This record gives sequence, structure tokens and C-alpha cells, in this order.
Amino acid sequence: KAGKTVYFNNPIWPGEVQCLRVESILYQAKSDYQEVLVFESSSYGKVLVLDGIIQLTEKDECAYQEMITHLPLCSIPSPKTVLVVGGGDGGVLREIARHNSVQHIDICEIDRMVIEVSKKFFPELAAGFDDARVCLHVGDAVEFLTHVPEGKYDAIIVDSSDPVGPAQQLVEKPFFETIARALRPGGVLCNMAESMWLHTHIIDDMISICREIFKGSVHYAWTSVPTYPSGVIGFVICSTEGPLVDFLNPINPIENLDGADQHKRELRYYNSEMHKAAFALPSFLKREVSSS
Ligand SMILES: NCCCN[C@H]1CC[C@H](N)CC1
Repeated sequence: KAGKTVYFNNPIWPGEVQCLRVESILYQAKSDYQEVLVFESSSYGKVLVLDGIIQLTEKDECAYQEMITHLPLCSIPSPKTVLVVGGGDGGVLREIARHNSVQHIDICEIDRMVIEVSKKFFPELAAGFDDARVCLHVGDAVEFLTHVPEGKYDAIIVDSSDPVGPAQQLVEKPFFETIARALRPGGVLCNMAESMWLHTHIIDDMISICREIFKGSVHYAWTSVPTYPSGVIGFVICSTEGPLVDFLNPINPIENLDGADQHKRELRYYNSEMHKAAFALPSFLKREVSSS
């Protein structure tokens, strides 16, 4: 409804609503998995919406894509093989490409429409698919991971939507077990982990599952994304047994990476100070997720 506002309320954040002014509707269709909407907003550029939930906007996607990618990749000396679960918009792929040590990137996205829509309306993100190291698998990541050889990946990034609908299985224990099996010793997982203001029960569950499965360290980190509910989103980041990973002090700082900024698009959000700050938690959360 051009010139009108669009309202975003959802049972997973009851009692509150966000709204954005719509300049024009650019795309609206149902895929095999969800309803896909793209619109031009007045203040955040183009917006991608899946089943009525904002996935990204041109203005603030950098905070999420850069942090979910560089928090893990800058925490290990030389990431070579990386798996992205979800991430069909290509933004995480764009960020991984900054790491010259990376030789192979698998991405498993369930909904082909998300990929096609991103290529058409979000070229700044879909550019991630152009990298020669990327190998695209369209399908269910739960299924995909059962065929992955043990210890294949240095890092796995789960860039999922909310755990309702297609992404429901991605917060359950069996899925984390297949992730741990697919990581090499000392490998790292960075998993979208919702908002400290809205979803402490989801965060609690994820942290306790990861504490059981990942015998390295388990932390919660967070970033500001104004167009996500409550304006913040977090990540559970953990390492398997093996070389100790000190997530709080990046061993592979992005400032030392040649190519990180020569990339045709410079970093807009992530840097080593933001990396360290991401692990500073408010007291109410610290008590809940006191990182091991
Ligand atoms: N790759 C785009 C971000 C997808 N991540 C989710 C979007 C919806 C949010 N409520 C939770 C994160």
C-alpha cells in the first residue's frame, strides 16, 4: 500500500508492533516455504520480509551480516572451509569473501525464491554468490548436514530466520549435534540467537544445549539492528573441543586482513573494538548466560 505504513507484529514478540512507511511494493509472492515481500521503505532503503517478519533492510543489514560472520572468522587463525546455513540473501557470503584464507564456502538455503529475489532486488548482498569459492546447495540443512564428512568445516554460520516455520528445527538439539560433528576440533559455530529483551528462554535453551555439545567455550554476543524487534539481536558463538578459542580477543583481527577493505564495499559496522564490545553483557543477561 504505497505511501502507507506497514505494521509488523508477531506472536513471537507479543504486545509490540514495529512499523515502516512504504514508498512502493516491489515484490510479493508465496514460495514453497513462506511468503516473500520486498518493498521500498522511506527510511531504510529496500526491505526483505518473510512471513511478515523483517529479515533485512539495506540500511542496517551491515550490522548483522558483518557481526555474524567476523565474530567467528576473526576468532580462529586461518579459516579455510566455511558452511553457511540459511543466508540465502547472500550477505554473509559477501562478508566471508573478505577472508583470503578461506578456500571453500558451502551454503545451504532451503528457499530458492529468497536467492532469486535477493539477486533481483539486493545486488549488494547477492554479490556474495559471485565468489568462485561458493558452492550453493538448495535444500534442508538438517538433511544436508547428515551427508557432511566429520570434521569438514573450520566454521559454521547459522544465519536463520526465527524458529517458527522453516527454521523451527534449527534450534533443536539434534541439529546442534550434526553441527558439532561437521566441525573440526577447535572449529567454531556462530548461530543467530534472538534478542536479549525478548527471547531469554530461547537463548537459555540454546546456551544449555551448546554447553552440553560444544566442549570448547560458549558465549552470547550481540549487536544493534534497529529494524529487528527490540533493536538488538544476538548470537551464540561456540567452539568444539580442541585448540582453545578466545572469542573475546580476535586472534585474526580484521584490520590485519589485506583484502578486507580493498573489497569493493568497505566494512560499515564490524571492527575489533566492536568485536570485543559485543561480548559485554548487561547484568540480567550475564547471570543467565555466564559464559564458560
Ligand atoms: N540473513 C538475514 C537475517 C536473517 N536473520 C533473522 C531475521 C529475522 C530476525 N527476527 C531474526 C534474525
